[in-house]
Amino acid sequence: MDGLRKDQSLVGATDNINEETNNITQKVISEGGEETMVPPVGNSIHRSSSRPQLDLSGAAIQGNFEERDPTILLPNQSDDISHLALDIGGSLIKLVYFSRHEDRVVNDKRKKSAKERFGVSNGNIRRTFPILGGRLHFVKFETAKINECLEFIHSKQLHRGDNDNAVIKVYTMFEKATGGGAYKFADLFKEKLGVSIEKEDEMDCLVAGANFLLKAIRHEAFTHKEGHKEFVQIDHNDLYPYLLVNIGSGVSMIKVDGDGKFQRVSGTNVGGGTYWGLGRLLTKCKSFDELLELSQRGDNSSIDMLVGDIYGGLDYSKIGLSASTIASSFGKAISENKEIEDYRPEDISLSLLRMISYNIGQISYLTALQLGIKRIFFGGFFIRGHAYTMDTISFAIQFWSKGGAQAMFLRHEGFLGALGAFMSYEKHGLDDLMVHQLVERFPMGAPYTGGKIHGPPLGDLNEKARWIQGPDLVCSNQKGTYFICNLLQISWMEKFVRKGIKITAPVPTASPRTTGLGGFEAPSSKGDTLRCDESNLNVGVLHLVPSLEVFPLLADPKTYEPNTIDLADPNELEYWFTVLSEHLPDLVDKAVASEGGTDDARRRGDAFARAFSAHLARLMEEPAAYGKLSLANLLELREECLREFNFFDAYSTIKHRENEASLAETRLLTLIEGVLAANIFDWGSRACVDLYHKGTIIEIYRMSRKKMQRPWRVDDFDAFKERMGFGDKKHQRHKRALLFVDNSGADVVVLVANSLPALNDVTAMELPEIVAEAAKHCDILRGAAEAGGLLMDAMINIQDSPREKSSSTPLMVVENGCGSPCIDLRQVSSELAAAAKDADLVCCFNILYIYLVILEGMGRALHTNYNARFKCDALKLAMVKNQRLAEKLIKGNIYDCVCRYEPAN
Ligand SMILES: Nc1ncnc2c1ncn2[C@@H]1O[C@H](COP(=O)(O)OP(=O)(O)OP(=O)(O)O)[C@@H](O)[C@H]1O
Ligand SMILES: CC(C)(CO)[C@@H](O)C(=O)NCCC(=O)O
Ligand SMILES: [Mn+2]
Repeated sequence: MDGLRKDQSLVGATDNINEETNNITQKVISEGGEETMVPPVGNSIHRSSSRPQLDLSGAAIQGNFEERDPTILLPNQSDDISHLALDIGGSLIKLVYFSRHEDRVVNDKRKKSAKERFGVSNGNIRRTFPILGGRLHFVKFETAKINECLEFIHSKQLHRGDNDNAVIKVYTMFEKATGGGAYKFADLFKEKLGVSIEKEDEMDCLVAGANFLLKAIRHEAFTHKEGHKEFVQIDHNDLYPYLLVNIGSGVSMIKVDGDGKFQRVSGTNVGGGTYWGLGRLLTKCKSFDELLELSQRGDNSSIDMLVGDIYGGLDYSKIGLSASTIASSFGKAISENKEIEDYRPEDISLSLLRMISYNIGQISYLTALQLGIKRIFFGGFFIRGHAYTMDTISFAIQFWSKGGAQAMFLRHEGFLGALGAFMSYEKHGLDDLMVHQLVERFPMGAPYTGGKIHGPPLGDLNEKARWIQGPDLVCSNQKGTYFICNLLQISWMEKFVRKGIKITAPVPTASPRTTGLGGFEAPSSKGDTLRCDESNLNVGVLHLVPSLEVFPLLADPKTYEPNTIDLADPNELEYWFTVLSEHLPDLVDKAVASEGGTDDARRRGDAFARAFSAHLARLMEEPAAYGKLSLANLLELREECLREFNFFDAYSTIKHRENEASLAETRLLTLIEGVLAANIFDWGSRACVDLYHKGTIIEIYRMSRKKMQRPWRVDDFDAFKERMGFGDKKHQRHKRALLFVDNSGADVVVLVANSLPALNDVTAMELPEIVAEAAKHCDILRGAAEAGGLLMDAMINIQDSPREKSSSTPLMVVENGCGSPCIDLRQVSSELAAAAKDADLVCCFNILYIYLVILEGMGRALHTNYNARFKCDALKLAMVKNQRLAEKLIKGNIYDCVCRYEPAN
C-alpha cells in the first residue's frame, strides 16, 4: 500500500490529529521486524456502539511513519465488516459493502420467557445470512483515482471478507466485481490488495440490482416532472416488462422480463461520458459537478439554433414546432464569427446537457415503442439526482410518447451494477429480502470522539457526507482522548461541533429563461441548486433487519398507511418543522442532562442539534430527499440522530423519576381514565413541556385526572365496556391483548414496548423492572407478572420445573422493533409478530376477534395508526397534546381525549 496516498483534501484537516496521535504512539516491532508506530491499545479503546467495531490489537502504521497521513493496518480486524462488491465503470467506481449489526446487549430478562411462550426464533430461519442483520453502505470514487478506492478498501479491511464466521474462518480472498474495470484492473487488485477479482457480467448485475431495488425498497422509484418528484408504488406482480436505461459513460438499454430474464436491446455511445468529456473540453471545468452547476445558470439559445432562428422568429406551426424549439443543438456556432471564448461556459454546458438528455430520452422512447413497453427506468450516475436532467428526460419521453410511456428514476441510480454484483454472493440470500426488512437511515456520521476541535468549519450536510464513511476508533490515555484516522477517518463531527457555524440550506436560485423542445415549455426545475455529489446521492445506509415482520393483525397490509398527517401539504410540513425546531433546545438540555451534563455531553448535544437542524433544512428544501417523508420518519430521524451522537436515552433521568412517582398511585373507567390522563406525559409536545415547568408531572397527572370528564372528544367507552362484558350481551373473553404502550410513568400497563428509547417512551428492557416494582404494590399484577415469567424468581421456576398452571393472566413484555414514538406496523419485531399470532390460531381468521390491540399515545395512536384497521378488536387511546393535530384529526382542542374502540367486523 506504499504507493497509495491520501486524498489531499484530507491533509490539512488531519494535521492536528496526527500531532496528537504521535504523542501517544509507542514503538513496537512488527512481524517483518521493522519498527512501526502504534497507538496504545487495550482497554482504553472506546468503541462506538452504533458502528462497526475495529480490533486494534497489533495495529501498525504501514510504510514510512514520517508520512503525514499513514495508513494504519489492523491485522486482527475480524468482526463486523463483511462483503464488498464493486462496479468499475468507465467513469466511476461504485462500491457496496456490508457491515454487521453489532449484537445488542442481551441482558434482557423478558426475552427468554417471550421466546418460550411465542416460540420465536431469531428471525427468519430460511436464511443463514444475514440473520444477524447489518448495513449496506454505498460509496463511489472516480475511476481515474482508483488508488483512492484501493486505499479505502484497505483501510476498512473490506477485502478481508466475512471472517467473523467461526465455521468459515478463512479470509475471502476474492471479491465480486462487475463493469469493464473488473477486467481492466484485476491485476492491480491482486497486486495492491492481494485479492482476486471474481468477474460478474455487467448486464446481469444491472438487472439484478434494479430488480432488487424495485422489489425491496418501498420508495425507490419516482417520477420527476416539472420539478416535482413523486414516488411510485411498484406492484411486484406487475413489474415486467420494463426498459432499463443505464446512463453511465455510455448508455445501455435493457428489456427486462423477470429475474435474470433480460436482453440488451439497444445502447448509445452518446452518454454521461460525452457530456462530461465534451463539457470539460469546452468549458475547462474541473469537475463534473462544476459542469452541471454551470448549466443551471445557462441559456442555451445563445448557442443552439432554434426554429425561430431559421424561421425569422416564427413558429413552424404546421408541423407543431414553436419558434423556441431547438432545431439544431450547437447550430448557432456555425453562423457566427465567434470562438469558443466568446460563448459563456454556462450556455455551453446547458446546451450540451439538453442535447444529450433529449437524445437519450428520444432513443429510449423509440426503443420502448418498438418493444411495446410502457415503463422506462433510468439509472446510471449521469442522472445524478439532478432535477433538470430528470425533467428533460421525462419531458422527452412524455412528448414523444404523447403521454403513453413514463420515465421513472431510481434513488440508488448509480449503484445498480454494484448491488447486482453484491447479490451474486449466493449465501447472502438477499434476493428474497422483503420490503419490511429494510430500513433506510441517514446517519449523521461518526459518534463523538473527544479532544480538540479540528479542521475547517463544516458548512452543511454536503460537507458532512464526505466524512461519514469511517468506522470510528478512539484511543485514550491519561492525557486525554484522541482518535486515529485511517482514510476518511477524521471525525467530521469534530468539525460539526464548532460554534458559530450556520448550517446552510442551499437556496434555490431563480429560474432563468429557457427554450423549449417541440414547441413545449422547457423543464422548469433548471434553477434548483445542485447539491454536492455525496449528499446528492440521496441514499442512506440500508439496514437489513431480517427479523422485521408485518404485524399479523393488520386488516389489510397492502392498503395500510400508518401516517395520518400528509407532509406533502407544505403547510403541514412547515408547521411540523417549526414544532421540531422549537423543541430542539429543550431536547438538547434533556439529552445533555441525561449524560451528567459534562463538557463532552454538551459538545455532543451541540453537534446533535446541528446535525438534526441540517437534516431539517435539507428536508425542508427537498422533502422527498430521503424517500417519502412522514411525521413518523421525522420523529424517528430525531431519535436516530440522538443515537448517532451517543445519546442512548435522553430522557432516562425523567423516566426514572416519573416511574418512581407514579408507582405509588394505584377497574374499567378508572383504568382508561388513568391511561388517558397519564398520556399527558409527553416530552415530544411543546405544550406539555411548558406545563411541566409549572409542577412535577405527577401533580399535573393528578390534575388532569381530576378534570377527566366524559364524554371525551372521541368516546367509544360504552361500546368498549360492553365488549369487556359489563353489558347484557355475552362475549367471549379476549384471548390475548396487545398493548402498545407509550410513556414511561403512570400509564404503564404493558405488553408491547419500544426496542430502543425514544423520547420518554418506556422500552421493553425497562419494563420488567418497572413491573417488578409495581408488583410490590399489587397482588394481581404480581400474579400476572409471575405467570408471564417477568419476575426473576418466577423465571427460575419456569426454567427449572414446569410450573403448575397459575390462575393469573400472564403479563408479558415484547419489544416492537422500533426506536421511535410512532409505529409503522409493516415493520415490527418477529417477537411481536409471533405474539400477535398464536401457534394454534394461525390462519383461523374467524377466531381473531378474540384478540384485542390497544394502541396508546399520540405517536402510536394518532400520528400513526389512527386510521389503521385491524383483524381484531382495537382500542386507540390518547390525549392530544397539540392544538393543530386536535383540530385536524378530531375537530377538537388540545388536551382532548381519544378513546376510539373499533370492534373486529
Ligand atoms: N462525480 C462525478 N465524476 C464523474 N462523473 C460523474 C460524477 N457524477 C456523475 N457523473 C456522470 O456519471 C457518468 C458515469 O456514470 P456511471 O458511473 O453510471 O457510469 P460508468 O459505470 O462509469 O460507465 P460505463 O457503465 O459506461 O462503463 C459520468 O460519465 C458522468 O456523466
Ligand atoms: C460499454 C458499456 C456497456 C460499458 O459499461 C457502456 O458504456 C455502453 O453501453 N456503451 C454504449 C455502447 C453502445 O453504443 O451500445
Ligand atoms: Mn457502468
